[in-house]
Amino acid sequence: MAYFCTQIPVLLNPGVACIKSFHQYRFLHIKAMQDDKVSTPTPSDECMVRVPHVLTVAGSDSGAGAGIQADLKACAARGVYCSTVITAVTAQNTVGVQGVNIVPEDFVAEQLRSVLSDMHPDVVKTGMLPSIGIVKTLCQSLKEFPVQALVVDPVMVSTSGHTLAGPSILDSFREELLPMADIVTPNLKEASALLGGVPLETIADMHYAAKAIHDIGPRNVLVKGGDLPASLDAVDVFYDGKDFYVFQSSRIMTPNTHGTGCTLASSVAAELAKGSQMLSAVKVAKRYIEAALSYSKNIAIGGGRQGPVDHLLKLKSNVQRRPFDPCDLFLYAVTDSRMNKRWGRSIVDAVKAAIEGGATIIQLREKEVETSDFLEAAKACLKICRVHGVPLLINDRIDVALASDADGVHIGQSDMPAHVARALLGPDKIIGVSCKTPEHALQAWIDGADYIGSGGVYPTNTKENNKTIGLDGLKTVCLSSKLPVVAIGGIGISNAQAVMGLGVPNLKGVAVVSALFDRECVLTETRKLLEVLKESNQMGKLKKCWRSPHTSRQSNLNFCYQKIS
Ligand SMILES: Nc1ncnc2c1ncn2[C@@H]1O[C@H](COP(=O)(O)OP(=O)(O)OP(=O)(O)O)[C@@H](O)[C@H]1O
Ligand SMILES: Cc1ncc(CO)c(N)n1
Ligand SMILES: [Mg+2]
Repeated sequence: MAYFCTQIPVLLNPGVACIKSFHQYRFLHIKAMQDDKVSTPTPSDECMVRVPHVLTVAGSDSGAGAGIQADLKACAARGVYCSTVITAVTAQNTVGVQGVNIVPEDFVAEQLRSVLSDMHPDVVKTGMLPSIGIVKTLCQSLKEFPVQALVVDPVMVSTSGHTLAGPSILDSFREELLPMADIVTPNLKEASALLGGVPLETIADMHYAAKAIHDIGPRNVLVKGGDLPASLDAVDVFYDGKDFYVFQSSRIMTPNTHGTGCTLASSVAAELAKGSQMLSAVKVAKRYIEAALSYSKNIAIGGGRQGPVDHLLKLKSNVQRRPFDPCDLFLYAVTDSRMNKRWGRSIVDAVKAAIEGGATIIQLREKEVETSDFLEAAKACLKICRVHGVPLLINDRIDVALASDADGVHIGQSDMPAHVARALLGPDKIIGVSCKTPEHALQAWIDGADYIGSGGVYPTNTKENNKTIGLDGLKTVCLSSKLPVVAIGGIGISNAQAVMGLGVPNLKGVAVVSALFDRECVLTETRKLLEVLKESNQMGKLKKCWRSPHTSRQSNLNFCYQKIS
């Protein structure tokens, strides 16, 4: 097995040495050394890779948009491990804060000791610190267990106006915590509170505040302008004690801004844990929050005025996608750029017509288009497919499938290996693999494919040098395959019945290129093929298999057939 780490024989004590010079040694072969004996945590001689680690010390938000939950999600999204010390449990939702329960300070101390003494986080990020005792406990723990960087988000008031940490903590912030901080990230109200209540309303005021807060002791200050009145842009002012930097992005018009402050501070911490310099950490974090806000601008969670952002940029696509159903393979339409060009139609028009005619799954096989055109076409086709509940697959191009958020890919024997495609695409996307032999079919199943395409059943011009396996070859593959099969290669109206008439239970449908797309009217040809397929299935004593009701498939597409075995 290949390891992505250099096997340099450097033995490190995984505690102290790793923390001090973590970034030099991150990819080294780390072995534990205690009392001159090689022991835990490496169970064998395997190459252990230490991952960047942020500890968040903050309050829990039951609505999970802010606080500990935002920190966990932001760090996960940024590829950093996050441990959690909880200082308070809040009852919160998209309407506001309904209750706050502060964790006793000795139990906060116990959590801190547990994590810091064993797990050695690279960076500590703080959020809600609701009592002077908790602030002091934290400062004490950090002196006992120093970390590479301390990011302080001086949470005081929720956006809904509820106090999360009262003015009594301001002195301990100013005297103890801020002087230890590598960066402090107040919003306008918090910056004002730290400065004794000065009004802050303009970008010039934010410059003043950044400098004045820097004088309190933190190495860097980021005054966040999410709440800047009447600002068309989201402007944050950064000061490192020498220079000012203004981070400006367009303001995303969305109610879903709950937890943006926690998220920004956590992503700064995550970048620092990966080894970034402060300025680039802030730059990346700002880019990330802007992207997350933009992605989440129309997600609906809760009935209140302030919803959460979707840190992992995942929720919408999962709502629209339904699980793969082998019945989808029934009438599998594969587009072809050359044919579309020949007949003067766009990919989108070809897909629309095929779906209207009854195609149950679409594959875009576009060998000759530019990548950017392919991506645009895939996005446009996906919109149509989603409306009709028809899955959209991309031939070969995993990058285009990922970028367009298509439902999956179809790959050949000489394309990206299916297990690599699965690792790249994750567990949910559909993966189909072309297989000519039982060995190919077995490998596809082992590699985590969802279906196989088997052929060419008949000779075809669509694919050069493609070996024909005939009906016998198809039957052999079907009988051995643990996965559902779609037949491909030279299939059309004249021979679809012969293919489906093989009567093997896991042969679920036919994939067709020329018989649909190398014709003048895709709609008519698809309709005709659908009739033939329905007919052949009825002859084979098939029962109707109705789709689950959550699909929005239209009436003529609302079924497929399953053989009674
Ligand atoms: N509508 C928006 N569009 C783009 N960026 C925004 C928007 N709202 C906030 N931001 C950015 O998000 C980050 C957090 O800023 P904000 O001032 O909202 O923090 P906060 O008030 O501490 O957040 P919270 O809502 O968690 O209390 C900043 O970088 C800010 O510029
Ligand atoms: C627990 C918690 N921390 C921070 C904030 C600030 O957004 C919040 N609303 N709740
Ligand atoms: Mg805010």
